Amino acid sequence: MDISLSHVDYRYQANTPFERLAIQDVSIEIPSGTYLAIIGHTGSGKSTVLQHLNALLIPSEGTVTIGDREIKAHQKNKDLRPVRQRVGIVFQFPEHQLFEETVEKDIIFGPMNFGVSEAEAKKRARIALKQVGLTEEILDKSPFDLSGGQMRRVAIAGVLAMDPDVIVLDEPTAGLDPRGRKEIMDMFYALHNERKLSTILVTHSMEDAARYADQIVIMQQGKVVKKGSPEEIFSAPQDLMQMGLDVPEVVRFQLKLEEKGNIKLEKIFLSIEQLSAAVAEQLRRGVTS
Ligand SMILES: Nc1ncnc2c1ncn2[C@@H]1O[C@H](COP(=O)(O)OP(=O)(O)OP(=O)(O)O)[C@@H](O)[C@H]1O
Repeated sequence: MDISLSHVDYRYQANTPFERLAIQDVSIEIPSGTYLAIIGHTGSGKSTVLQHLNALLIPSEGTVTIGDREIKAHQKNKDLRPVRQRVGIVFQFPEHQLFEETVEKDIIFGPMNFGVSEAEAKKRARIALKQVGLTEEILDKSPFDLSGGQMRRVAIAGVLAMDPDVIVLDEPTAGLDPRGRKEIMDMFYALHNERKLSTILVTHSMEDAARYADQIVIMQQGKVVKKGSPEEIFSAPQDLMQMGLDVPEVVRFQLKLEEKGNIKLEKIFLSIEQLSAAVAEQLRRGVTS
């Protein structure tokens, strides 16, 4: 399912003395099957964009298109439930939303809330549990008897059990240790690859964006200031530095030249020191040796 934002503005508390223009003239295209990362400092508008992707927020100006639904400012946007069902959002610290007595009840809550039968929801719960790397013995346990990492996986399974076409991840690894972070990110990448699940990752980590995404959008003060493939974005690390982005972490990024008729860039991981000015220049010009 394709999603796009076209010239979207969003104002919190519109028409009050507290009105705040959070995003301005944001246009982003997310064709079906894309892995898109949205990066930016705190307050740059990432979460506001994210909430437009499944119509939790309705634009103040502009149009959001989700599959065949157009959601616009100044019109009645009726019955958005089917849209919300197709775009699953994993919010920050999703385990805080666990509340049922057992893992199984927590996972089936979402699908049943959207009208899926109990039998089907239970079937999906088992599939989702496997997808997040947990086994069925856990189904009868209380979510509160699990480790933090397991709780997060259960919460993610609850979103996957909705069988979404698109999954939106808001800092999904916040608070996890490096190993846990990698496991979760690799898991989402596998889902993206195997199920061709469109994935939208909101992150502060340039490294994760470089490693996993096909497309990167950089936001600053409510606006999209740069977008492109990781190769395009990281070919000019100076621009990122000027934006105050954490380049040493960011550009532990790798570029390898691969000969296949024409030469293609492939992501590998190098340190910034290795990304010499000469290579950066070649990449900028699309020239290879
Ligand atoms: N409910 C709200 N009411 C008023 N202003 C808000 C509200 N939510 C966010 N804002 C403001 O909108 C702007 C964009 O916020 P947003 O949460 O989208 O940024 P963000 O990039 O997701 O930040 P973070 O990385 O901290 O999550 C900020 O200036 C923020 O203060």
